[in-house]
Amino acid sequence: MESSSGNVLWFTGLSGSGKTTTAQHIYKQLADAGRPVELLDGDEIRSAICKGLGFSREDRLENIRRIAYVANLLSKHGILVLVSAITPYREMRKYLRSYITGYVEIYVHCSLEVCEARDVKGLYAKARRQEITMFTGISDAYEEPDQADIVIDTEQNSVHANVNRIMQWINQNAQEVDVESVQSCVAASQEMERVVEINSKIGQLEGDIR
Ligand SMILES: Nc1ncnc2c1ncn2[C@@H]1O[C@H](COP(=O)(O)OS(=O)(=O)O)[C@@H](OP(=O)(O)O)[C@H]1O
Ligand SMILES: Nc1ncnc2c1ncn2[C@@H]1O[C@H](COP(=O)(O)OP(=O)(O)O)[C@@H](O)[C@H]1O
Repeated sequence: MESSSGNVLWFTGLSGSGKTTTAQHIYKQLADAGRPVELLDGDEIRSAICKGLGFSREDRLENIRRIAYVANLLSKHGILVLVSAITPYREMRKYLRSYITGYVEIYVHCSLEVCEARDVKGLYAKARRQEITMFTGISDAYEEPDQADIVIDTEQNSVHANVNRIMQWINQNAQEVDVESVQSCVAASQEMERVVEINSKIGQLEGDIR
């Protein structure tokens, strides 16, 4: 039942650069317009299918590989996928470009100074106090993208301006979708959510028994 492939818009950037904020706005606009769209957020995925993975180079690579697998699957069925994940290494992004059909890299540019001043989750302060190790930009590398398809600047431009720019790209370039196969895929993803929920309950029960 494979249909024409959709696009995967992959937001890469430092923690606090504005990946999630921007992607959420795009998601809302597309969903409100009735377009099949899914948002995979690094933070949320880490507490679901990437539970147990840390921030070593190896774990980050595995995290990105798993997100890429799901994104590619959804995209193959015509869903426009938005991914928000730091994706700090060139090696990862090279892999994504070759692995994902319809991969579009969006570099969410914001200086480390401004991200640190925003410190949305208080993680930069913890990283400076060395309570968190291997923190991107402080004690682990963020290798700047040199092949991004779209670069947005969240220091110079408003959320609104950046969202408009990406929406314009989507309206001009995004792949058309086959609604029937999307409906089947939505049903499959609901089923997958149920399986994840059941797995988590089994895990809790096993914990209670021990
Ligand atoms: N050591 C370290 N380095 C970077 N980030 C850290 C770290 N520890 C926890 N966090 C929180 O985890 C979020 C990043 O997860 P990602 O899956 O996007 O990271 S990666 O792409 O695998 O590098 C990231 O979320 P965002 O702030 O939304 O980017 C942080 O909240
Ligand atoms: N132009 C902008 N674009 C996106 N976020 C912005 C902008 N200006 C300020 N912010 C703020 O910066 C923070 C970005 O946080 P978040 O979207 O969670 O980043 P990330 O997902 O990259 O970690 C939010 O508090 C947001 O309100």
